[in-house]
Amino acid sequence: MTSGLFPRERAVVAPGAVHVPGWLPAARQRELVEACRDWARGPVPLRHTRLPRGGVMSVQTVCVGWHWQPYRYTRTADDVNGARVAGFPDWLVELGREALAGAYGDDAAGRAAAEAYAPDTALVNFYDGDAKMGMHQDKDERSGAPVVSLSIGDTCVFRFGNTEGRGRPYTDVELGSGDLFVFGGASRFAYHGVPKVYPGTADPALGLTGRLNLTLRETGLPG
Ligand SMILES: O=C(O)CCC(=O)C(=O)O
Ligand SMILES: [Fe+2]
Repeated sequence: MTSGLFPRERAVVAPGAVHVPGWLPAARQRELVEACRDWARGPVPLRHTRLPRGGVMSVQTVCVGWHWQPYRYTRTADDVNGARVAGFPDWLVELGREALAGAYGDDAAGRAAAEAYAPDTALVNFYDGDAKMGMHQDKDERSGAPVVSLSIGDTCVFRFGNTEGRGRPYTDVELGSGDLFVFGGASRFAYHGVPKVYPGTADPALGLTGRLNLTLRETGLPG
């Protein structure tokens, strides 16, 4: 891992893909951890998502607003317990808009996109032990609106690639606690994944063992 000697700076990783280190203050990280704990208690529990070919994801996931299962969104968690997922709270819409403004807000078009942003689903991923995520596109949404990704807890390697395939060229970015990563525009359908998490790197004051990642998205689905 890189040293903490120099502050990490906002970086445009690819057109439309922006990394803002340390965007979420510690107090709000703790609030978000609590919110994730609540969502993981139900109505739908955290689960290892089953893939159509029989594989099981090492990450554990719970969804808010709409439930994602490979490869569609539904209101009920039909591959888990059939329950309707928790509603998408207004404060999370607001957090998504603030995040977009944080990443894109240095020009008028970016500020307009932030105001118009209306995320209606969040995938909450929990990485413990050796959990990782293979290269994939987020492409089950019918909206081209950006994906807002917030990381809390252990640092990971986030691999951000290209729209053509899983391979190179890609850029490996370390995502630490509080980091924001937004991918939209020309990067909206870029392949990305998490090849490695560094266990035990979270600040103990956070009260979380492992890594949480929230991705906020617009499904583009009606009501
Ligand atoms: O954990 C991450 O940083 C990425 C999560 C992700 O790509 C996803 O949920 O689709
Ligand atoms: Fe993804």
